[in-house]
Amino acid sequence: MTEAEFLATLRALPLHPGARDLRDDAATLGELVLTTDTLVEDVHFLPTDPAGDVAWKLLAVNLSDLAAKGAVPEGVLLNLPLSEDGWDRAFLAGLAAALAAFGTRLIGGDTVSLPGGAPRVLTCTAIGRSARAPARSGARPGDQLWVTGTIGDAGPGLAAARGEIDSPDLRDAYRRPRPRLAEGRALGQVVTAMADVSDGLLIDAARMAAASGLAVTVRLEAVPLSGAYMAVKGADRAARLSAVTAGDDYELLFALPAGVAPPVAATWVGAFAAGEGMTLTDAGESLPLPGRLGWEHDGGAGVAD
Ligand SMILES: Nc1ncnc2c1ncn2[C@@H]1O[C@H](COP(=O)(O)OP(=O)(O)OP(=O)(O)O)[C@@H](O)[C@H]1O
Ligand SMILES: Cc1ncc(C[n+]2csc(CCOP(=O)(O)O)c2C)c(N)n1
Ligand SMILES: [Mg+2]
Ligand SMILES: [Mg+2]
Ligand SMILES: [Mg+2]
Repeated sequence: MTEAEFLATLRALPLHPGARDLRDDAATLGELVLTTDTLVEDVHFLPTDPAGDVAWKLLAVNLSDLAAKGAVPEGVLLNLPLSEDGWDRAFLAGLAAALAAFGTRLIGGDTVSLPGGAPRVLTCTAIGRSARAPARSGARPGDQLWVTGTIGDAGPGLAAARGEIDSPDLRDAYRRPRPRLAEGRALGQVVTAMADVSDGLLIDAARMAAASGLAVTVRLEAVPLSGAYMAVKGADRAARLSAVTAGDDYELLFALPAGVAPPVAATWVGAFAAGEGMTLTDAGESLPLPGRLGWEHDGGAGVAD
């Protein structure tokens, strides 16, 4: 079963009104914003990644969802396995540093053991506060699509973490993403819709459009690429398609009415219109959509369904 099929079935279960129909980055309970994300060894990080960086990424991917709702972090709950002493100690040191860097605190959690040889699985639940938590579903026809920062670094960053290419900048983008908390708080006041980019710019823009009941056009030539990315991959059409489908960006993707300038540094990458589906253009030319728009989990790996 695919992730999308699984979520569609979950939507038929009794849903809390704060669940936002399971189509958002986070749930809301009054001003509280609640989100949870898991990192799995060999799916989300490498066994060779430093344990302190895994702690950083665990917090960062969760706080990124709070950022997308314009929230100030209140604290985190952590569900963690004990593994090897050295790894666990380095993880705890990295965790202390990440909590301090992100200005947040522990609320609680749970600690378990793993069967021998099992991959590590680490879960964080982050809680924040936001007076106005923008939804993925709020875009209006005519709104423009914007993104913070640059897109695509974590794709070749994984190759760098594997030692296949030499780029400390790209490797760090993969291991130590920076949640856009300050930008999210400023944007939360003005955007019509917002999400973070975890699975890929195309798939996350398509989800925003679908949740909003709209069509979206993405302008490939406008997608911002980093110097480190272009040094390794170039900036041609293939490089751009790779960047917008790689995922692990943790930048903010948001909608604003035409003519409204974002209050933070961001790049205009597309627009919403009445209708449905995604159109991809490159300098005015319409392109066929790539076979995959981004990352989707699948239960097919060796397990019959
Ligand atoms: N197993 C599950 N049980 C209940 N709700 C789920 C489950 N998996 C996902 N959801 C819900 O589905 C929606 C989309 O989740 P998703 O994980 O795609 O968002 P995200 O965390 O922003 O993205 P990513 O996981 O790629 O960072 C959210 O409302 C989330 O709470
Ligand atoms: C070892 C390794 N292989 C591949 C990837 C790429 N990747 C895995 S999950 C995901 C989407 C975000 O996760 P989720 O949707 O679960 O929040 C992406 C882009 C990686 N990070 N590490
Ligand atoms: Mg998200
Ligand atoms: Mg998630
Ligand atoms: Mg995902």
